Amino acid sequence: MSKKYYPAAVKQPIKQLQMIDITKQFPGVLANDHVNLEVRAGEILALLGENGAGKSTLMKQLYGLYQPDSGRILINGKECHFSSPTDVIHAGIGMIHQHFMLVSNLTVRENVALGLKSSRQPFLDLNIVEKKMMEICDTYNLKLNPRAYIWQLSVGEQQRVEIVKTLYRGADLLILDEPTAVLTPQEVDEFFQILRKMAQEKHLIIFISHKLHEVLAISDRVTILRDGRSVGQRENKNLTKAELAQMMVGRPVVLQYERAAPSVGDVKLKIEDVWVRNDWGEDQVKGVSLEIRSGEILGLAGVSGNGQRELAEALAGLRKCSKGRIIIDSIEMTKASPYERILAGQSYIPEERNKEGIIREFDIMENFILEDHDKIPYSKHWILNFSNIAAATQKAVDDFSVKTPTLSTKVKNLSGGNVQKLILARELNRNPKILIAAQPTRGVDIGATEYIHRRLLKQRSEGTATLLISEDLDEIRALSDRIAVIFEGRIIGIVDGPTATAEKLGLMMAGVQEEEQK
Ligand SMILES: Nc1ncnc2c1ncn2[C@@H]1O[C@H](COP(=O)(O)OP(=O)(O)OP(=O)(O)O)[C@@H](O)[C@H]1O
Repeated sequence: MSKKYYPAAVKQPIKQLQMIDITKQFPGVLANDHVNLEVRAGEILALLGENGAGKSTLMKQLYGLYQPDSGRILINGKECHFSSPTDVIHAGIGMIHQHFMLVSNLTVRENVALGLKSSRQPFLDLNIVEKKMMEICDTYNLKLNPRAYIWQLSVGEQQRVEIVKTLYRGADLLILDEPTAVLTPQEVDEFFQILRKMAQEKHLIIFISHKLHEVLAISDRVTILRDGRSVGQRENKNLTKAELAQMMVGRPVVLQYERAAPSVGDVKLKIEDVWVRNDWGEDQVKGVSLEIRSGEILGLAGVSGNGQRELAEALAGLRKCSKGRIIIDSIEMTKASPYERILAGQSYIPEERNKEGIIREFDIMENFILEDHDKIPYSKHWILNFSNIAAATQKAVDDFSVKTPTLSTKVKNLSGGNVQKLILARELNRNPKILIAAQPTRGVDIGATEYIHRRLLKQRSEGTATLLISEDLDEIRALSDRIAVIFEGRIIGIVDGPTATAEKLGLMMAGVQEEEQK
């Protein structure tokens, strides 16, 4: 029987959270198997694990979205049962999701006020909200203009609004799910200062991340899940990336790659003065020109929202170009459909994998042969060959370590990182001449990232021309032969990949040209 935790009026500050022996079973998957986790006031706990290890499932039980099959959740030593996120918010727990839940045409203070109730007056006084909000901002050094509209803010500022919203509602414990995925290196530094300040103010923080250097930089302790079980609780003292990776994956992971010098050939993809509009009809890509040769990886670095998505969608044929030309293998394909581009040898790994890359109600095999179902070996004379489909899908699932109970599991039941691995497996399986890869390892664990990077380098050595769009500077620097930086829809510079530093790229991503940095 679920009962509510203490009402807001008598809420006690959280000093300790314990999750003890938590078990959660889904059909065919034991997502959490007697998992233990503890975090105390003033502490930053990193929760690590491969894709599908059970991190989100564990946090969803803490946040009242799922009920554990067995096990206990204790706050300050007292057992509690949460039946909804409202109970959880009242208890002082807040969650900052990867995708912000803000209304873009409202102001910052209006967003903070959304859903709040006034205790005395019929209407909430926005000036009172603003005053309290600014007190929170001062305490945690959060720089925000309360009257600015959300659409005017950078991604980092929007994240600050989410943090203020959560603190405003009295959260002592904050769950942060891959919070740095969308930030520039400079924004990550600022964000870490905010986290440290929150820890100093005796908040409890659970930080989920696949980026090991960040985990080492920010956490006090690390809890590691593997295959649904807790395999380690370690103080962050003398820990190394290699140890963490080994604990997560269960084998040593190579974190640096040898890259042969590129052996470039003809231009495979030519982008000539391309202009693309966003969903509101404004120019978002403003005259981009790039050339990518066979055997070359061109990295496109930039803070999200600077035109990368629109450019990638235009290249995939999902969005019209308002001006300019796209030439694939010397043939103009500016107006070609997505399918015509696939036939021309182009593969596309989309950034929004749940919207563009996959049909969530279809199973793994069906998704694996999407767009290729009418081709040999999957079908002949319009008759599907199920054993060939199953064999090819099984190989891809094994190669990319897609964690799934069966090949006929619906994709909506896979963890986020496993969906991404499946799309990559499908797109690389075509052996493309041109690959547009948008954020290929975002949300993907270290073991799979290693595999994906090796596959991208293998494709490169086999002559694929790759446009690698990524906000992860380590990834861009590790893989790219040249790096173009996009800022406000324009390419502000192209630099040599192997010698580019994170600082130089970070500044260019903030709009400072290479010459101005000297
Ligand atoms: N609603 C569901 N129905 C069936 N299976 C599920 C459901 N939610 C999660 N699973 C399965 O439970 C396992 C754990 O998934 P979970 O999302 O917790 O992993 P994760 O560690 O958060 O992974 P990622 O890093 O990819 O986000 C996976 O095998 C997943 O396929």
